[in-house]
Amino acid sequence: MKIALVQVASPDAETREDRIDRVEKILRSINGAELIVLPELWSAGYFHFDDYAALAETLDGPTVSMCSRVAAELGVHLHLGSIIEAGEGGQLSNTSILLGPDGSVVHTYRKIHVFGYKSKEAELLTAGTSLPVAALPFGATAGITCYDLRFPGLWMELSTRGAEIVIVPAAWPAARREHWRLLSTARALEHQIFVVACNAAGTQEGVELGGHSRVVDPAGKVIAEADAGESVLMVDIDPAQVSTVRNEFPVINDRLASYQTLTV
Ligand SMILES: NC(=O)CCC(=O)C(=O)O
Repeated sequence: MKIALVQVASPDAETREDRIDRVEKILRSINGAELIVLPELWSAGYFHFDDYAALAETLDGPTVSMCSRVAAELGVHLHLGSIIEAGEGGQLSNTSILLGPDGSVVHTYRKIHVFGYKSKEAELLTAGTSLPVAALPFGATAGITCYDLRFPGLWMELSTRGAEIVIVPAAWPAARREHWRLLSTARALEHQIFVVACNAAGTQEGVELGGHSRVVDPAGKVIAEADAGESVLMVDIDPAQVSTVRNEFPVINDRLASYQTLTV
């Protein structure tokens, strides 16, 4: 199964409409991928906090519409990263969406851990409250977002719910790139799953993004990693490797359902 990680920048001087047009051309240049992944809030720009309200959109807005059209025309699953979703009552969410090969929405996730460190996301956006796992042709697939990478309890629940491939769109700064690399590898290894982590590139509002999008296999091997700049990283995975690795080294079978029952 071929996956394309589209690591793009969101320059301050570029409008959302121009960026959507530019990314559409990149998407249409990709051949042979069954799954395409984009970074967190790429069309608005994660660090463009002052524009969040103005660039909030619904599921029939410009970003989803373009991605849905491309997914259907290419016949691919397309994880569009995430958008600033305009919800009911004026609530805004960091909403990631996976589109099927007919362009329809097959998975939606609203970021649970909204980020507040040198970031206005936690102030401006409402945290999600659900953690869906979708049964797809290439395996049980979930999507979480960027900062969610840091929370082991969330990953334990993803594993308990049967996730085999976890897609992680991100806008992760270069200042903490080594955390990005360590955590994405650790999550794949500890849960014997694929982690498909697509980060942003470039600079936004003076913050350098870390790039280094990567795919880690269920044995914790980094099977592909981009550099820091804009790129399309093509990776071939075998979804059956999840069961192969788990049969060879059944560590998950030894995991306690809860550790809270242990005496002190
Ligand atoms: N967009 C984000 O959630 C940034 C997370 C981050 O920079 C970190 O966890 O470090």
